[in-house]
Amino acid sequence: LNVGGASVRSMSLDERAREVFAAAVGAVQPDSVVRRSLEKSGNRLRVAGQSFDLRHNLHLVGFGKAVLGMAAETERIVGDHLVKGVLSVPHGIQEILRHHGNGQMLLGADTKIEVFEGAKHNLPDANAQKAAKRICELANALTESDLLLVLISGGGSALLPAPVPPISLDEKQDVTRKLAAAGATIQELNTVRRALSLLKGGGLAHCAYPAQVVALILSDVIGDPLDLIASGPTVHSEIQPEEVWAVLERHRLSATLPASVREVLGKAGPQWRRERKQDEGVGHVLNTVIGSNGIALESASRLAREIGLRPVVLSPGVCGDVRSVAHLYGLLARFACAPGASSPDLGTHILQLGPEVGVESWDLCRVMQALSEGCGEGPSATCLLAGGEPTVQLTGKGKGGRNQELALRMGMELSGESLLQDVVFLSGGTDGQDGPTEAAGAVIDGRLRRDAQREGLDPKPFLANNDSFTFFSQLSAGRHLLLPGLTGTNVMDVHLLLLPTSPTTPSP
Ligand SMILES: Nc1ncnc2c1ncn2[C@@H]1O[C@H](COP(=O)(O)OP(=O)(O)OP(=O)(O)O)[C@@H](O)[C@H]1O
Ligand SMILES: O=C(O)[C@H](O)CO
Repeated sequence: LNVGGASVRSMSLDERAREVFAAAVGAVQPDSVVRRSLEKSGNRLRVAGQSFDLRHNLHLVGFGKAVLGMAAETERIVGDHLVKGVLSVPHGIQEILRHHGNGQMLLGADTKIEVFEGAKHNLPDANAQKAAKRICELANALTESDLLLVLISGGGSALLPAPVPPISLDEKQDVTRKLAAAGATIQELNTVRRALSLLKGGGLAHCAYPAQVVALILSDVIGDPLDLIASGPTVHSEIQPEEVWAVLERHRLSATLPASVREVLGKAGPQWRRERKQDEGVGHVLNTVIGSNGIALESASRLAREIGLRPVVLSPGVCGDVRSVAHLYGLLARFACAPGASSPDLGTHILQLGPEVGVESWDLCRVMQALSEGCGEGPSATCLLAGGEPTVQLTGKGKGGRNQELALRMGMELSGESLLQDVVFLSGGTDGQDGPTEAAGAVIDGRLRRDAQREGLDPKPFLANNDSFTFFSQLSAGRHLLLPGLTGTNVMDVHLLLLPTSPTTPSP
């Protein structure tokens, strides 16, 4: 077998880790997820086991960082059945995609889809509001015989602002920014956004009623919760004012809220919720997740097997502080590489720490079982796959991202134990960008600290200053950085731990 031109046998574990990461990203490219989920045969469109009539009655809207590529592929598939479309996409994205030669992610010259770029710095702005208005108008004009395809991906919340009157865009932006700065989780943030919006929390599906709505969703939230991804514009959610107030109070924002926000929260959401027609059930809406971290891990796992690794999927829901995540992976590496020698406390410690970072006990037990079986004959290494979105507590002023910081912390975890020197770890953002850096993440092995020392670098001060990008740029001329460029998709991060099944003799 040849992968990327190299024979598998001659590939190092570092190279294999990079190939597995590329397979994870490749599986959730906007065009491939749409190709896999939409099937047109004659005048029928099949999606998620359901079939819809195409009679030049198809309309399309989309919002999020990946929907341009999704829309381009949809238009190629449905052809002239598409009547009209409106997209709200990040500022500058068309130019970036053109510049990177990503032609398949761009709309054709004769497209029927109108594109609005907005939401600079991932905050709702006037351009995104204009797009939201157009999307709303398109949906409102639909009839029973129309079909509305809704393309949704991460970043969709900021790209579809429609504040409930009398809330102004500035006021909504202010609340969102303050919540994010206070460290609110995406679940908390979107609980508030839903309550303040005409389109989120099912508002868009309501506008399109009685047309049939089919939403294709590329998930960037752990657990793929339909009501939270891009704040669920096609998922009817009841607003619980107490829940919204609890979030605002937790982040000490309730006392400084604008009067307009108080007024809207006092009425339990926008008027449409209260006047929703009795017959407007959820039957006219089909929501389907077509790309997710779990799907990326499955595909990565298939490639890992093809290139001679033994794949074991841990979880697509890793979250929590990068320090704890690195510690858990360090414990798992020790458990795998010295099974005979590992103390019973190691298993207990793993079971205690896992749930703190979003990994369920049964997944830990299953994985520990698989790791302890992996020490005999067979593939040269086990490839433990996980994904999610850990967090970094920013205390320093350096340049880095959560993936590079996790990789550097893993380097520290693995260094110092000769049995772990051949273990390889990769952490990468599937969007190709880790924090404000040009790298997606980094790949390290258990020799990191020794190599750094040889080059006169000490990782500790870099970690203390959240300066992981500078560290990896200086170490071995940047050889450890993962640099795929912007990928045009986003299903959070992927972590790969490559554990040689028979560790080599420790070098002196
Ligand atoms: N110097 C740094 N070191 C480590 N992490 C950092 C640093 N600067 C920013 N970050 C982290 O980067 C993240 C922001 O970057 P990014 O835009 O890639 O993530 P995001 O907002 O979650 O977007 P997406 O969901 O599109 O990946 C935050 O989690 C932040 O804590
Ligand atoms: O847009 C959003 O709300 C986030 O990216 C989560 O989907």
